[in-house]
Amino acid sequence: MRGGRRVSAPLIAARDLTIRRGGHTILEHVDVEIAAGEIVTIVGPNGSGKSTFLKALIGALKPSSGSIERLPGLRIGYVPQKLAIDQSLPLTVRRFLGLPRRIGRREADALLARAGADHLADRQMVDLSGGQFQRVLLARALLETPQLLLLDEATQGLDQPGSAAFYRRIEEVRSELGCAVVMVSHDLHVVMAASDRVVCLNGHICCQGTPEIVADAPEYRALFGSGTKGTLALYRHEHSHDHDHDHGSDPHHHLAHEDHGG
Ligand SMILES: Nc1ncnc2c1ncn2[C@@H]1O[C@H](COP(=O)(O)OP(=O)(O)OP(=O)(O)O)[C@@H](O)[C@H]1O
Repeated sequence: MRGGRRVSAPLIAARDLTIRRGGHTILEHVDVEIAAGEIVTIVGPNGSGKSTFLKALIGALKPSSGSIERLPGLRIGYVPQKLAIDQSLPLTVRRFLGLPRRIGRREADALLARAGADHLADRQMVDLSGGQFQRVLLARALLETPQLLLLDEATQGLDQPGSAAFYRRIEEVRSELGCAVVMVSHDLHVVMAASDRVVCLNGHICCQGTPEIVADAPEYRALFGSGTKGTLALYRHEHSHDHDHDHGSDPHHHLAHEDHGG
């Protein structure tokens, strides 16, 4: 899917977006378009405005200047950075999924299956592991069959295999629903493998393009160093093994393979 996807009218676009809060410019002159079905990863150092950008896309933050243009009626699913659940509150996964609106057992189970969280329906929310919890949040974000799925550091606290498995699930969701995905992540080497496009943000857009182009860009290297690229190449390789069956003759294939499961 990467690279060759044809772009029609964008689902959502930031046009010359500037956001100021408390006398402080958080984002300045940001132009980003998101097309149907593409996976875009937002990277950038702490405090570079990544969460602010997602909040502006959702409409939770008003632009100080510029605009956010959305396709009329655009359905957005959002997986927040974290969600506090009252430790003393008995709440099963199935009931949690039915909080935004009542849903039937079958619908809840179908959502969980799509998010890779089968068999969790009767578990208590507070008992879930970090990875299970994120999958349940993903299931909830899929409730209205979004055309655009936004994830804000969805794999924070997960180890690298857990993150890789989560991102693989995101790619499957994208294939099944055809939704566009915009995700913020620090797991550069892991998440970039699953991205059609990477936007490197630091208050403004430093650079954007395919993962390869961004990883090579001097602006990106100035922010993150050049060490990431080697890891990225390695992961790209593993990744290809799982999703692309055209690499059978690749001499490095078996050396790099390491399956973390789904
Ligand atoms: N309401 C606000 N008023 C003033 N400053 C704010 C407000 N919200 C965010 N900021 C500041 O804007 C900057 C960007 O914050 P944001 O959370 O978007 O960054 P981020 O790239 O998501 O960071 P991280 O990687 O640490 O999650 C930070 O310096 C933050 O302190």
